[in-house]
Amino acid sequence: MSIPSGAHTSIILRLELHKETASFGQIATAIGDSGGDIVAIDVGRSDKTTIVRDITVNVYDQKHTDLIVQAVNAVPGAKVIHVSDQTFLMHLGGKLETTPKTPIKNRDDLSRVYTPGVARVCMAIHEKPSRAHSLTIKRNTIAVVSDGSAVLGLGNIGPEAAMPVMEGKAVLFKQFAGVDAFPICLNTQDTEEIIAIVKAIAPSFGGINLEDISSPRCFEIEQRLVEELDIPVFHDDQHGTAVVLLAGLLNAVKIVGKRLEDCKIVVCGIGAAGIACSKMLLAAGVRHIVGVDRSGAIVSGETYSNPAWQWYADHTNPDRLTGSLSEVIRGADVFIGVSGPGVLKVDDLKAMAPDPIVFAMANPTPEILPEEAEPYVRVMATGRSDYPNQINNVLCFPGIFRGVLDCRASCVTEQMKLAAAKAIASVVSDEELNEHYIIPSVFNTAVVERVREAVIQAAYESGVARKAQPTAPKQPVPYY
Ligand SMILES: NC(=O)C1=CN([C@@H]2O[C@H](COP(=O)(O)OP(=O)(O)OC[C@H]3O[C@@H](n4cnc5c(N)ncnc54)[C@H](O)[C@@H]3O)[C@@H](O)[C@H]2O)C=CC1
Ligand SMILES: CC(=O)C(=O)O
Ligand SMILES: [Mg+2]
Repeated sequence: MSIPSGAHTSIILRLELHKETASFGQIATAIGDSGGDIVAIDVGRSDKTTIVRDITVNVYDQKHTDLIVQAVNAVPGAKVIHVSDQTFLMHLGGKLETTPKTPIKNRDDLSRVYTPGVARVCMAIHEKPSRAHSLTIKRNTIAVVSDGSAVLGLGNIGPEAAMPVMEGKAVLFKQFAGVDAFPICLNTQDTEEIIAIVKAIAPSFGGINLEDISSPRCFEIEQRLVEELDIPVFHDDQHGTAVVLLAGLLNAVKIVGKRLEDCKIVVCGIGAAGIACSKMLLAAGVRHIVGVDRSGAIVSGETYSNPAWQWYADHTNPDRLTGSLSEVIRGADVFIGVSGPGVLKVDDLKAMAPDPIVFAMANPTPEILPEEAEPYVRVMATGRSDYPNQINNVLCFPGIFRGVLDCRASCVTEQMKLAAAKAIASVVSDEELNEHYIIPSVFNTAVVERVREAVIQAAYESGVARKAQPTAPKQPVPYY
């Protein structure tokens, strides 16, 4: 039995096999019968009686690993001596390092990079603080700030546990858009403290990417920082997600031959991502949006302690539908999931309108797995890298920040977000568009370039770009 796209990781089993009793065939059978998928085999060392082999196996999770180890150890003459996990190996010592752009080869270099030469540069910035943008890392560097309160769909796991995600975001910024990014995880979940800390560190950065801060605190934190800082502040889980969702949906409705404005859309999980996605859909002209959270549909007339939900109740659900997800999803054209694992059932899909579109975007485990949903839906997307149609904010944030840094925008406007969504959607041509290709791959280099260009143009149109506009109409703005 092979493990297709559902496998999460691969492990390397180091085995000691007694040559006379254990054969490789027996080991392969034990692994295969336990559902492991062997992808590579190496010989570590060999002597007269024993052979040590490293076997790379695709597995689902830790429980699956344990099962395979047990099955291999049950083969007479075989012993698992070490198990390493490729994903953990990639994280050893973290995923980032600092690399100097100006290596110091002699005392002369030293006196320029550091004291005394550096003092003249300091004083130049002191005289005119905007020079920090050209004379320091500020012009190409952003902070990825989290308090660890809503990390992916894992919940409030704290700042240390949030670091691998923030380091990952920083890697993506650099690899896809050349943006330098620092992961900064804060040991506080107090709104005022977070605002004060981000304001205090802002001088070093050209932009702030807020990440995985739970709702409703994320709304006030972002709004206050946008008002109080002169660099772009962008809560990725809200706006990055909403931009990519709209891009995917603009293309998905073309496949099913429906107008976006006419679609009945159910959004599950009315937190940071759910509220921003709904706002973006309203701005795109959608009228029938019903939001559902743990306690059922959000509807006007109810009183909610969360002010964001009060706003939501007043601006969505025009037919005042009430009840659970299973109740309000009847007849819906589109399901947007930004909630948690396994929330959506096959019976819910069967109750949707013909040609359902399902974006199950919760990470790492979606609201329903594609293999379960696909027989009943026309277009299926998740937030994950290991299935087709990855609706993930990674398609947005590198290009958005590349654009705002390059034109020195003071903020990210609605017009810039809409331009980014259309730019992402446009990467998939009408000839290429099909059920399994509604959104470009993150590895498609056209994505960042198109988002960047669209964002810069919209920034000039919105009047928030501070870099002098190039005089020739189509002349590209320099990359750095
Ligand atoms: N694919 C993508 O690009 C993105 C995916 N996400 C995913 O969306 C989910 C939510 O993220 P945030 O909005 O940042 O978190 P959040 O904590 O701000 O909001 C989550 C909301 O979902 C609700 N929820 C949780 N389980 C639910 C259930 N079983 N039924 C109904 N509602 C439920 C919570 O009550 C909360 O209101 C996470 O799984 C996250 O990984 C978030 C951002 C981007
Ligand atoms: C993709 C992302 O930002 C999230 O799941 O939180
Ligand atoms: Mg996130």
